[in-house]
Amino acid sequence: MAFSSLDLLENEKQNIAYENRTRYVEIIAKALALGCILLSVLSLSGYVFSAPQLYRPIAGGSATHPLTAITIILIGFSVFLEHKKHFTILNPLLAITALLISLTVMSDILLSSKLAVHFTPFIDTVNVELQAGLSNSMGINTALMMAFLSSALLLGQLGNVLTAQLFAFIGLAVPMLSIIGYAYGITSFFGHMSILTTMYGMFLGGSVLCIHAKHGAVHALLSPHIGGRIARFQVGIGCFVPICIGYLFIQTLISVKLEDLFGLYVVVISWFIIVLIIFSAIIQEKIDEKRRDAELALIKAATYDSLTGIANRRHFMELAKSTLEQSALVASETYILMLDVDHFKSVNDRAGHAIGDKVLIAIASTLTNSVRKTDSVCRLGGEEFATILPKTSERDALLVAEKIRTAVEQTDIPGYTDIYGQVTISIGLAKAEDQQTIDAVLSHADNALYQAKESGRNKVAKFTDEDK
Ligand SMILES: Nc1nc2c(ncn2[C@@H]2O[C@H](COP(=O)(O)OP(=O)(O)OP(=O)(O)O)[C@@H](O)[C@H]2O)c(=O)[nH]1
Repeated sequence: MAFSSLDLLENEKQNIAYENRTRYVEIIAKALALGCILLSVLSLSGYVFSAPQLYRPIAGGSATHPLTAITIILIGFSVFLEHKKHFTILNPLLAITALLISLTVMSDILLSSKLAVHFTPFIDTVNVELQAGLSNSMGINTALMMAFLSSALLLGQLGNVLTAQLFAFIGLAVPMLSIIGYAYGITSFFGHMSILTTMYGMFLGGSVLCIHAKHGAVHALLSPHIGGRIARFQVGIGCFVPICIGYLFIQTLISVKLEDLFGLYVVVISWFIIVLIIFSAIIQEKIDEKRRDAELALIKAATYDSLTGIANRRHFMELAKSTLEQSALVASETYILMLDVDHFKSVNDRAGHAIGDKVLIAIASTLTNSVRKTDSVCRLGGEEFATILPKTSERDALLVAEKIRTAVEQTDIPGYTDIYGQVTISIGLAKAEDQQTIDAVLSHADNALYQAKESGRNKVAKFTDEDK
């Protein structure tokens, strides 16, 4: 797989889409908060205009208490004004007020005090309804939810987004429990929380959770990359399936023994977790495969010459270094050949750069086919090549060099040799002496190559002691 500029463009596009996605989610969070404010105002107007159906949608069921509606409005406004520079003081004030109301209600419930009645609007209506045996109070679950949501807002405003999102998530658990209670018919799960407050709680919790979508857990969840994709899949399935399973169990509870049901529940849940993990692994593997291919393409680009496909200078130097080290260990002779195409400039000038490239590809191929598999071949750059011949005597090295020279001379390159005649190369040969660095051997081979060029080109020249 080639790693092209198209991939970069795709990556850039994904990042822009990611950025837009988080912005839209923050806008949706504000819209949800605004919806909660409007609906809570509507509930409060039920108290003003004596229209109980506006705060108690199910006749005889639980009502949205005036303090609940006010707390929702405060939290809703705080979410709505988030990220607006001019409300940096008002914003935390709204959240603090909501928190104080929630804590007062909680302490009233836990300590049996009556502090909240002093600032509860429409208290007379509430009292009349309570005396008539109707449910109208801010329950401990609602107060707890509001306390978590307002704290989440404050934490977010203080810059601790991850903890803020954790608090919002815990706050959201309350209306979720309430919904399950309503769906399964378990009264203790929703207590005094009306269906209306449950709905407000879900929307409000969602909006508090998502108001910092550019950061933290929500940001990670929205990611178009592997982590986000798997997380979204798991969250979606992880919510939906257990709720369905739970519902089915509740339905069969009457007809099956409890311990049988429990065993079945364990089996189904573990089966579900296994399926979830397997699907996640499949998605992860698919995406990781692309990453591995890209990594491989990068490694190839760093070690191989993109035109001819043989090793590049950097990779050759590494290969040659380790060959020299091994040769020193087994005390065998090693030779280096340096090859340069003759008058290559005129190849380009006469036939054009594209044909020039074709000539280089053909020479690289001829060179590779003329040596052993264990001999490393590389393009040093431009029209210059090199090969290292381990465990080779001087006679054999000269034979190989000659073989390469004649092979190149006889290579047919359609589009060039048929029009302009054969291409030739000059070769410089040098022996790697003990303790010699690869740079030193290459420099000797280069010296010999110069001599080959000087003596008329299409020649092989050997570096000798007199050249030192
Ligand atoms: N087509 C093509 N040409 C290249 C590439 N890399 C280098 N060249 C050309 O290779 C030519 C090398 O020319 P010179 O260094 O003058 O050597 P030469 O013409 O081969 O002459 P001698 O080596 O003295 O025989 C230059 O014109 C470069 O532009 C390449 O990847 N493709």
